[in-house]
Amino acid sequence: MNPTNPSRFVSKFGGSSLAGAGQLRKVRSIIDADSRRRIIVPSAPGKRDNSDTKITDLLYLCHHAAQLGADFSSSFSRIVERFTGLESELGVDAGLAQQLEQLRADLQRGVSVDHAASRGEYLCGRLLAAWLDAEFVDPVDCVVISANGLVEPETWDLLGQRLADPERRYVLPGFYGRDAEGRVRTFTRGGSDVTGAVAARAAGAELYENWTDVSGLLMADPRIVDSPRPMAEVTYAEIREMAYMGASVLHDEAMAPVREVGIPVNIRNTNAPDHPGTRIVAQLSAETLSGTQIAGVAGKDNFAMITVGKNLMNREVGFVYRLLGVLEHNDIPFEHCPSSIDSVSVIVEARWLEDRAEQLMDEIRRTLEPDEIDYVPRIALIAIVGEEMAHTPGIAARVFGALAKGGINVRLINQGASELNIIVGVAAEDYAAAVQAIYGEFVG
Ligand SMILES: Nc1ncnc2c1ncn2[C@@H]1O[C@H](COP(=O)(O)OP(=O)(O)O)[C@@H](O)[C@H]1O
Ligand SMILES: N[C@@H](CC(=O)OP(=O)(O)O)C(=O)O
Repeated sequence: MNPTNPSRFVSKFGGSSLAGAGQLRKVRSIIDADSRRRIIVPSAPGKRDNSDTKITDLLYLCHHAAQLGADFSSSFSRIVERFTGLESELGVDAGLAQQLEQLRADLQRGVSVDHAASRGEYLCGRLLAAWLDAEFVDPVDCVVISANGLVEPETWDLLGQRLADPERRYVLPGFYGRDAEGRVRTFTRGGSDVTGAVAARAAGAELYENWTDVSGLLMADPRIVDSPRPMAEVTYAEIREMAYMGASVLHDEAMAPVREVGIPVNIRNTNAPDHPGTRIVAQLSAETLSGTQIAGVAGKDNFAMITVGKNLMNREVGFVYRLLGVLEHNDIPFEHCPSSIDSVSVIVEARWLEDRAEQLMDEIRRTLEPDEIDYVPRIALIAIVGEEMAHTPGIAARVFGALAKGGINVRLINQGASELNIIVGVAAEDYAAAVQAIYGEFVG
């Protein structure tokens, strides 16, 4: 780690900022506008428009086809066209044609899925380093990822030393590193945000900038609410909660490395670089505290719920333990487990149950002998998030009032002990209307 270097920023650019040559030119002018932007973390080129495909998705397609022994040349030529097109439009020779040939051969000989997926960031990093005349740093040499997908602490020294020169500009591709055996390993999807945070911590950076296509964290998903209000400031805990519950602007695990050492984060808009975006901090300023009751509303409509009812369940020691044991035994992670005296529900991502709900319910019946068991294959969860909710009476009443006014039936309610969020479950078909009703209640 290099904590004595206070004047560098890590600037992560997401796929939307790298989608085409026009976007890359914006990126360059952002980097040139402030000499503190020394450590550049690119994702792979994203979608240029709604009908386009992310490079990372094309790479997964190629790998999948190659594994089946099928022809992957049409997806692969789209990757080649995009990268060589960028090289020629920007007038830079980063040697990508040879690298792409290597990738084709690697796919044919059966490289790992992580290796294949990581090449979008790798090639984009090579391109940017050549174009910006910066030093390319391969994360495979200095970002170590554990078996469960988290950063290994040895990374702080390894990467800190690799990024040590305060005068140099570095390009460190996002999304991947290596595992304990030295093989390429990726984070989960959206993981370049994690790399940015890891680099900021390892380099002792003053600020972690995360450049995307919206002006920071918006109070709701812009695909559901028309022009939601941007947040000037949120806490690490609030954005993690929002991200986990569906605000895809930031990876939900990206806050841990910077939060632990107090490096502030700034989400900015590549398409509106003068907008100050959202600042993510440990504590909200007095101005923010006086202006907001909630940080925002986020949600996802891809959950399923199993509810088990049994008379006098509260007297049966270990009932919930055995219920969760059935999930564990089937390798199914759960998201929430709200309960009342005689019933308990488990909420899991719907994909886990798609083809084995019946089998799981049979096992629950055998293990717990419930009076009732109910399975809802699709349910939406919506989180109303805010540090201040614990100190503000009446927030829950306003949430439920807004949903009632919209004629939306609440299927479950869950509030964590931290009172950082209230979670409500509604039918998947009510999801958008529920988000709009709650946003309308608090923001207007
Ligand atoms: N609450 C929210 N605030 C901001 N963006 C959100 C929110 N919820 C969902 N999004 C979506 O996240 C997108 C940005 O994330 P992403 O596509 O991963 O960007 P990038 O390519 O820059 O990494 C936005 O375009 C927006 O559609
Ligand atoms: N390219 C990877 C990693 C990433 O973080 O991308 P983005 O910054 O475009 O969300 C993905 O698509 O998952």
